[in-house]
Amino acid sequence: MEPEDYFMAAAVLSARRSRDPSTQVGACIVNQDKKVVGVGYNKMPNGCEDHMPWSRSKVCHAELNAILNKNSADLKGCSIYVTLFPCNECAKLIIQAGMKEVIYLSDKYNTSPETQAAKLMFKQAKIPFRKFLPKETEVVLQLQSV
Ligand SMILES: Nc1nc(=O)n([C@H]2C[C@H](O)[C@@H](COP(=O)(O)O)O2)cc1CO
Ligand SMILES: [Zn+2]
Repeated sequence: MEPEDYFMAAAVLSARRSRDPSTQVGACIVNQDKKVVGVGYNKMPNGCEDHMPWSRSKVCHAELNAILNKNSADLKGCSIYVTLFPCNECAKLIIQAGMKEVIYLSDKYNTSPETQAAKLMFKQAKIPFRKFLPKETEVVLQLQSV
């Protein structure tokens, strides 16, 4: 499997864990040695899952969780693979963490102010973003031993 397909597949698989009924988002952070150093998906803050109805404003975004889950000292020079283009809040985190590029699958909220602001910030911070172009468009997982 191509490394980039693997990284985006890891983001897609992570998104499967999200309990958001409408939009499941995944993120996978990769360092300059092509090692995965953090993954995450959108979820309620820990311990708050059962106490509130699903509410967009209270959710921790996939990118935030991937950053907080990091298993390296810092994220300088890392790439982030995301299944949905980052919002303005996550763009700030990505910029401040010193990441070098953003690779996204979907840009379905392209016209929203949050996405527009994120793109503006990435441009100003000179962090390139590009749409992911898979080598393989489908990954089949078999979880049963034969
Ligand atoms: N980049 C993102 N990462 C995320 O984790 N999210 C999360 C927040 C919500 O849980 C959900 C969006 O819900 P909706 O607006 O499509 O019903 O995805 C959203 C975006 C979009 O900016
Ligand atoms: Zn966000």
